[in-house]
Amino acid sequence: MEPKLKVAILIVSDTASKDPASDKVAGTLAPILAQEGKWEPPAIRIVPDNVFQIQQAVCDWADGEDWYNLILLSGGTGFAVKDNTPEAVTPLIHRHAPGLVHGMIAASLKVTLFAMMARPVAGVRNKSLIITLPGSPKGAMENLEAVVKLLPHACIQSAGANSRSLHAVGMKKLESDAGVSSDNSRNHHHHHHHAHGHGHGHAVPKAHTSPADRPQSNDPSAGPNQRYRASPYPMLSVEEALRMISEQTSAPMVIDAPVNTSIVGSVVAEDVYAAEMVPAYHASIVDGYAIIAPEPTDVGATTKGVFPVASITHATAGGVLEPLQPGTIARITTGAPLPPNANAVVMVEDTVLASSTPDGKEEATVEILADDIQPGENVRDPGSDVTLGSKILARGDLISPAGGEIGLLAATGTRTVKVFKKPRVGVLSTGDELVEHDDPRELVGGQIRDSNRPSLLSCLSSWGFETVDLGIARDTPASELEHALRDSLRGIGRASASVDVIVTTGGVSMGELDLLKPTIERSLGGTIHFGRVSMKPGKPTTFATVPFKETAPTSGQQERKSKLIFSLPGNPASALVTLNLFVLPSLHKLSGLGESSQAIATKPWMAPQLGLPRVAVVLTHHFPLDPKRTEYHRAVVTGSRCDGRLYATSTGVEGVGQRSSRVGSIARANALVVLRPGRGVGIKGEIVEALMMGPVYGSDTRIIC
Ligand SMILES: Nc1nc2c(c(=O)[nH]1)N[C@H]1C(S)=C(S)[C@@H](COP(=O)(O)OP(=O)(O)OC[C@H]3O[C@@H](n4cnc5c(N)ncnc54)[C@H](O)[C@@H]3O)O[C@H]1N2
Ligand code: MOO
Ligand SMILES: [Mg+2]
Repeated sequence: MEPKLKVAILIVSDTASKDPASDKVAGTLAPILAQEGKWEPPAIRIVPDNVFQIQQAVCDWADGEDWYNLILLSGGTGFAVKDNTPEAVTPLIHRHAPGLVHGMIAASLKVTLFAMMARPVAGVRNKSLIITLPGSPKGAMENLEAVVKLLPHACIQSAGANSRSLHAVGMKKLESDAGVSSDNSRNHHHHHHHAHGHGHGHAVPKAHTSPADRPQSNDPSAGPNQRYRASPYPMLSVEEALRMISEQTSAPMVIDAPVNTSIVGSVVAEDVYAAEMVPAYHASIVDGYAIIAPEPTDVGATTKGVFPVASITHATAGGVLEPLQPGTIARITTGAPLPPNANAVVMVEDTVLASSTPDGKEEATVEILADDIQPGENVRDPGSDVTLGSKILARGDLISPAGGEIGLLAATGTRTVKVFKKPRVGVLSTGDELVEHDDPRELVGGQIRDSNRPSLLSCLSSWGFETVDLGIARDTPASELEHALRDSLRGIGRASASVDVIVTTGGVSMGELDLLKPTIERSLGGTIHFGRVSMKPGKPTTFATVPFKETAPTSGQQERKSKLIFSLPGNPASALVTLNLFVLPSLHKLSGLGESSQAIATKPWMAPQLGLPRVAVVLTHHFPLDPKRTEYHRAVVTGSRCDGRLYATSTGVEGVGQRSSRVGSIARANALVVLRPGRGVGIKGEIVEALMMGPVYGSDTRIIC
C-alpha cells in the first residue's frame, strides 16, 4: 500500500472552540483531501482566535519528531478586529509561498469580489507546508480546491530529499510519481534579508526608528557563509537604551486591593480620603485623672485641691460614660474617652492619693498638685490626628515597608484601596550547558551550574515583585526556547498565570547558539528595540516587545498592548548588573512609580524615583577606566560618621576582579559605581556617581574625624 502524507486541520474560531459541533469546515475539507487518495485522515484541532494558541497548535504539528506534511488553518483571516490568524502564522513561517496565496485569491475572485478581503498566508516551517483558508465552509472549500492538486508535490519539496523518516520514504515514491527530483529544492536559496549596514564590521551605530531601519537577527537555519560576523545591532548608549525601555513600557494598570501586607510596595492609584476620623472621640493622652479645668478667663480659679474620684475610664470599647459632676474627677488611662463635661487630664505623677475606700481597694479622694491645667490639656480632640474626609494618601504614593501608609489606611477603616498592579516577572535561563544549581551530580564536560536563575529571582523578589521560575530552556532543539517563551506569555506550563515581563539570560551574543534574538523576532513576531549597549558588563543586552492584549480587571478599559522581554547576557555579573540597571526602572514604571500626584509634583524630592537611587560617592582608591564603554563597577559603599559623605571601595580591581563571569564581584556589593570611559584611572578622592543596589550597612572606619 502506498504510504500517505500527514495532514492536520486547525479550526480557528471562538464559537467552534466553545461548541465543536458547530464547526462545519473540517467535515467539508476532509472529503476533498480523501478524494485525492494521497493523504492520511486529517488530525483536527479547534482553538479560539488567540495568537498564542494558534501558534502553539502549528508548532506542535511542525516541530519535533512527529511533524505533519501539511497544516491547514481555517478562520480568522478576514478584516475583523479579532481576526489574527495571519498575524499568528506569519512569524512562524521560515519560507513564504506567495504563489499559493495568489492562486487561492485568483480562484476565489472568480466567485466573489470579497476574495479581496481575505488575507491568506502560506509557507514552510521546518518541513511542513502551512496554508490558511477562509473560515466559511464554502470559502475554505474553494480555496483548498484551487491548490489541492499541487499540495503533495509542494509537501515533498518542502520536506527535502535526505529525510530518513518513515513517511519520507513514502514521499520518494510520490515524488517519482510526480516526476520531479528533490535536488531541485537545493536550488531554492533561503530567503535572507541583508539588513542595511550590517556584515562587514563597519555598521554605523544608529538608533533605528522605523521598522524598515531595523536590523534583522541571524537566520539560525542559514549556513556559515550567511552568518553575521559583526553584530547588525547598533550600539546604544545606556541613556538611549533606558529611554527606549521607558517608551515601550506601558502605563500602569489599576486594581482594587485589600488593605493588608500584600499591598506593601504598591503605588496608590487614586487619592484616598478618610472615611473615619482619628480619634473618633475626645481621648486622653496620658494616664491620670479627667477633670473639669476652669476657663483661663475664670480669674483666681485653680485646678489644685482634693477631689473625690467619681469613676474609672479605661481605653476599652463599649459603654456609655456618666457625665463628670463639677467638683469630682475620674481616673482615666491613655487613649480612653473623656467622660462628658471633662475637658482636661492631669498626669498621675502630678497627684497624690488622699484617701482610699473603706475596703482599701479603690481610691476615694485624690489631691491634684498642679494648679494651672488648661482646658484641652492632654486631650486629643476628635479628628485631630486624621480629619474626617481629609486626603490621607495621594495617587503616586508608595505604600512603603516602613508601615506608615498601611497604618493610615487601617486607622481610618479603609478596607480596599486602588493601587497599580505590580508586574509579575518570569525568569528563564537558556543554554544546553546548564544544570540545576542543586543537582547533586558531579559536573561533566562543559556543564555549568545555573546561578543566574536563583540570583535574579532573589533580586526581583527582594524588590517586592511576584516572580515565576520558568526553568531552563535548552538551545537544541531551538523550538524549546520558542515554546518556553510562548507558554509563559500565555500563562501555561511553569507560568501557571501569565507574566507581564520575561527576563531571560544567555544566548544574546554572537554564537551560533545565541538564539534569543532570532526566536523573538522570527518565531514570536516580536520587535527587538535594541541588541547592544555600550556598557561593561552587559554589552549584548537585548530588549524586545511582543504584541499582546490585556484588559485591566477592574476598569475593563485600560490595556497593556505588549509584553516586555529583557534578554540579558549569560555571564552572571552581566545578568545581575543589567537586571538592576534596565529591568528595575521598567518594573517601577509598570508598578505606577512616577505617576506623581500634584502633591508630589510640588515636592519632587519626596517622590520615589524609577530605578536604583543615584548618589555621589568618593573613590577610596584608583579605579581603572574602560577606554570605550561605561563601566558599572561593583563596589561597597559605606557612610562616614564625620564628613557626611559616602565612600566607594571596589569588590576587586586586580586581575579578574570585575570579570563579567565572576558573580563574586557582586557579592558584598551594594552599589554600581558609574565610571565613564576614558584613559587611565578614576583617581582616589574623585567624586563619581553610584547607583545604590542595597542599604548602606557600615561606616568607613578609615575616615578619621
Ligand atoms: N564574538 C563575540 N563574542 C562575545 C561577545 C561579542 O561581542 N562578540 N560578547 C561577549 C559578552 S560581552 C558577553 S556578556 C557574552 C554574552 O553571552 P550570551 O548572552 O550570548 O550568553 P551565553 O553565550 O549563553 O553564555 C555566556 C556565559 O555565561 C554562562 N551562563 C549562561 N547562562 C548562565 C546561567 N544561567 N548561570 C550561570 N552561567 C551562565 C555560560 O555558560 C557562558 O559561560 O558573550 C561574549 N561573547
Ligand atoms: O558585556 Mo559582557 O557583559 O562584559 O561580559
Ligand atoms: Mg553566547
